[in-house]
Formats: sequence, C-alpha cells, structure tokens
Amino acid sequence: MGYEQMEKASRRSAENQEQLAARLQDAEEALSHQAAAPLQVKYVTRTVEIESVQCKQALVEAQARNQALQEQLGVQRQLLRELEEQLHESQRTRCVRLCQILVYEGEMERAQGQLEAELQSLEEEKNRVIEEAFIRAESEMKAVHENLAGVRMNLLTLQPALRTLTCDYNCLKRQVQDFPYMLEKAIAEAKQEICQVIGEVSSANQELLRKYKREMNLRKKCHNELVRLKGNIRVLCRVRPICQEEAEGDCKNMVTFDPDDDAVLCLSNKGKLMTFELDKVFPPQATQEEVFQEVQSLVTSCIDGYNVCIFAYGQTGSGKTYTMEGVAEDPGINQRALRLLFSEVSEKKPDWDYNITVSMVEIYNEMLRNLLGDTPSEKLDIKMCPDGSGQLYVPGLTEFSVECVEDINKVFELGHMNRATACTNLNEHSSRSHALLIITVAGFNSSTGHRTSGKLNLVDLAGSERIAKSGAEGSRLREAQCINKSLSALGDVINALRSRHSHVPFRNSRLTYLLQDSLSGDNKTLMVVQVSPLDSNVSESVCSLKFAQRVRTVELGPASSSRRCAENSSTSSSPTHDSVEVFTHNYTQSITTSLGWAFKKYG
Ligand SMILES: Nc1ncnc2c1ncn2[C@@H]1O[C@H](COP(=O)(O)OP(=O)(O)OP(=O)(O)O)[C@@H](O)[C@H]1O
Repeated sequence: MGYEQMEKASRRSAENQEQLAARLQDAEEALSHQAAAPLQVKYVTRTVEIESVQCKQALVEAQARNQALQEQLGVQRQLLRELEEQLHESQRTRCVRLCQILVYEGEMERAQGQLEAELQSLEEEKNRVIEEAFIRAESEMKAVHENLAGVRMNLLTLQPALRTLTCDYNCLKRQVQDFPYMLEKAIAEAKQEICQVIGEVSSANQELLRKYKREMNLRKKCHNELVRLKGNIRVLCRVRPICQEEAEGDCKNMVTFDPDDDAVLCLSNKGKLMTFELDKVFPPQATQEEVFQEVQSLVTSCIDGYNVCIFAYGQTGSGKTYTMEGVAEDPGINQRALRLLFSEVSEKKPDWDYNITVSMVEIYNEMLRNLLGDTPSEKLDIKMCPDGSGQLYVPGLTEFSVECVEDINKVFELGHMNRATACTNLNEHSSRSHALLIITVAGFNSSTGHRTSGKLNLVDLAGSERIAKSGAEGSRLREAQCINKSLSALGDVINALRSRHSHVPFRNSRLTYLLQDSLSGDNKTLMVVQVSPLDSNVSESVCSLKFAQRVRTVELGPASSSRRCAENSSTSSSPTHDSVEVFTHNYTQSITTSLGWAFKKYG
C-alpha cells in the first residue's frame, strides 16, 4: 500500500471511529430519554446494545488497523526521510555540478572568444594570403600568357616535327607490336649462337687445358734446365759479420769484395791478395732472405720429384748454423724452405695432392741418431730396401707429416731438445756433428694417377777446421778424424759422380751413404761455404775457399763456361790436376781438376 493510501485509510478509520462514538452517545442519550417505553425501549436498548457491541468491536478493529497503519506509516515516514536525504544529497550534487557547468560555460565562453579571435585573425591571414596568391597568380598568369604566345609560336614551328614524330611513333608502334615475335626469333637465334659458342668454348677449354698441361711440363723442364745450366753443383760463399766483441778486440778484417762482380771474394793472406771466384758471394750485410732467394729454385725442384742437397760448409763459428737454421726472428734456409714448399704445394696444379714429411738426423762420430725419435741416443742403421728397388732406408727413423708453420716449429723444437739432451755442451757438440733435416715431398695426381717424390736434404756440416793437425788427442782426435773422414768422403763421392766413375764410394761414410739417393743421378747439390773475415781465421778461410772453388771448377757446366776463368793466386798455386770429365745432359765438356784431392787435403 502506498503512503498516501495509508494516510487516507487512517483518516477514514479515525472518522468512522468518531461517527461510531457519536452514534453511541446518541444511543445512550435516547436510551436515557426513552426509559419509559419498556418494550420499545427494551428493543431499542437491545438494538443499541448490539450496535454498541458491534461499534465497540468495529472500534477495536479500527484501532488495531489504525495501529498497524500507524506502524506502516512510521516505516514509510522513515523511508520518506531517507529519500528526502537522498534527494537533498542529489540536489547538493546537482548544485555542485551546476556550479561546474557554470565554470565550464564560462571557460567555454572564454575559449569561444579566443577561438573567434583566432578565427578572425586566420580569416584575415587567409584573405591576405589569398590576396597575395592572387596577385602572384595574376603576374604568373601574365607570364604564362606571354609564354603561351611563345609556345604557340613554337607549336606552329614544331607542328611539322610533330607530324614526323607521329609518323615515327606509328612506325614504332608497329615495331612494338611486332616486338614479341622479333624477340622470340632473336632469342631462338641467340640460343642457337650461345649453344654454338659454348661448344666452341668447351673445345677451346679442352685445348687450353691440354696447353696448360703442356706448359706445366715445359715449366718443369725449363726450371730443371735453369738449375742444370746454373750447374748441378753450385757453390755460394757467405762471409759472416764481425761481432761487436771481435770489433772491439784486436781483430782485423781480411776480406774485401769486388764491387763489379758479386761472384768474387778477395782475401788478404800473409800480405798476398788472393782472389776466389764462386757462383755468388754474400757479403756480411747480406740478409737471410737474399741468401734464400738464391737457393729457392733448388728447393722448389723437389716438388717436381728431384732430390736436392744443400750443405753449409766451413770452420766452426763461421755461420753455418746461422745460415741453415737462423734465429727465431730471422729464420734460415731450413724454415724458409719448408714455408716455400707449403705455399708452392698449396698453389700448385689443381689435380695434385702433396704430403710433406720431415725427419731430423745427427751424425756424430759416424753414428746416426734419430733426433725426432723417442730415444734419440739410440743408434740407427742404414739398410737396403727389402723390396729390391735398390733404395736405401733407415729402419726406425721418425718421419713427421707437416702441414703448417706451427708443425715446423714443433718439429724443430723437438729436434733441438733431443740434440741438447744427448750432450753436455750443445755448442761444442753441434760443431763436431753433422745435422741433417730431411724433407720429403710426395705428390699424387688424382686424374692421371701419376706420383712424384722429391727429397730435400738440408745439411749443417760439422766444423771443417784441421783439428787433427793441431795435435788434438783422445775424444777430440776421434771426433776430428770422423769429421775429416766424412768430409773427405763427401768430396770423393762428388768427384766420382762428376767424373762418371763406375764406382762411387758412397759407403765410405755415414753422411754420403745416407745421402746416396740424393747425390746420385740427375739430382742437385748446393754448397754454401761459410767464411770468417777475421785475420785469426784466415788460414781456415783460405782452405774453405780453395775447397769451394775446386768443387765449383769441377762442376762448371755449359752456361757457366762463358764466365771468365778465375785468375788468382790460388789457381796459380793449385796442386796437380787429374782429368775429370763433366757431363751435363747433352753437353759434354772436359775440364781438369781433382776434387778428391781438395777434400783429402784437409783430412
Ligand atoms: N750472417 C750472420 N749475421 C749475423 N750473425 C751471424 C751471421 N753468421 C754467423 N753469425 C753469428 O756468428 C756466431 C757463429 O755462428 P754459427 O753458430 O752459425 O757458426 P757455425 O759455423 O754453425 O758454428 P758451429 O760449427 O760451431 O756450429 C753466432 O753467434 C751467429 O749468430
């Protein structure tokens, strides 16, 4: 029930109550007036009583209803109060909002004012710009009009050209229409031509490949011929520099050079100037690289399957080890040769595979020691190959396969270590033993199945001084005898080979026996004779140079025959010559000398 309805019902029940109370009062008054009329009064009384009872009941009910309604009214009033509070709250919020709206409206008005002002200024700006643009456009239009007049004039003159162009265009259009067909035709023709050219190129390639192979063979032959023309035995001389200690002491330099001829060395001996001619003389300031350049053609010929021997010969302290091994920051022939071989085989012909192996051997007192082996003090033997090839081999000799510079360094380190552990004084020991670095280059051609094998023997010989004649005893005497025996045997072998003797005494020493494969046949030998420039070493220097010059004189081939003959004091005082026939390929020349004597003389 709604609040208003309840109010109404409450009012109605209160009115009823009042009416009933009035009627009850009326009835009671009537009852008091009519007490005299017994029956009627009784009846009326009865009626009134009944009505009174009913009224009382109705009154009670009305009161109860009124009570209930009053309670409901209380609840509704509470609700009304709450609603009124909410209404107040929302009215307050509305007021706040209204205030905000007013603020916003004020701001909007301000903004609108600004906007209008800006619009106004923009409008003015626009008008100004339009006006300017208009003025500009007008002047441009004027210019365009003027140009147009010029263009019209031009157009009139260009019309004939346009007509020609139109003609050309039509012609081109026709060509463009025909183009796909022409293109197809041209492509077909080009394809045909390309196929033809490819055929020609591949046959030209075949031809080039054939020529390339022929050229490679020719190069090999030329290289070999060059080495041969230089002589199968070449002798170089290197003079070591005077060290600071020697320069500060009482030492004198006895060596001079011919500025016009790098093959001549002059030595002052007991007031006499002796001149020696060799293949080339390196002065003290010559670098390791310069020396190596002179020997590198020999090194590379072992890739073509030749065996090569390079010896460093000279008295103790003359620079043999420096030339062969060098020092860490400036390596000698050994390391440079391996490096060159690496670079050559990596750049070589595409079908070839190469394997480079290295062995290191020492010959001391005619004993062969394996410097790369696990037991370097163990004595090795030289034996004939059991396969019947007539080749020699050293059972148990360690061979290391090397592929890069790091491998070389490791091999050299191991060799040095093993050499040092076997002796008490390495310097003394190295002067009295021969050190051999044996490099084998094995090649295989995968397309032809062809194999090559070349050996490069790099030998740092023992000191060549005449200890035996200087009264050495005991172990020094034995060492000196062994050294002289092997150097003498080397001289005998070279002499016998070049004299084409039927018997070559390779077995007379371990050195020559070990190098038999490399010294015989069409192999190549180079000797670097080391000389000390000091006056105290002059007699040993003379011996070394005489020895070198005789080796070279024996060996002189056709290319060298045009060189002037050495006219020097040593030649005039040379000993008796035996007749030796020197044969180099298809060229034969007889010269006389005695190489064997040269070696034996120092023994
Ligand atoms: N061309 C050179 N440039 C600079 N120093 C050199 C040269 N030749 C030799 N020497 C120096 O001279 C000294 C002796 O040289 P080296 O040891 O090579 O002589 P060797 O003939 O091998 O002696 P040994 O027979 O005792 O082995 C070394 O200190 C070496 O460094």
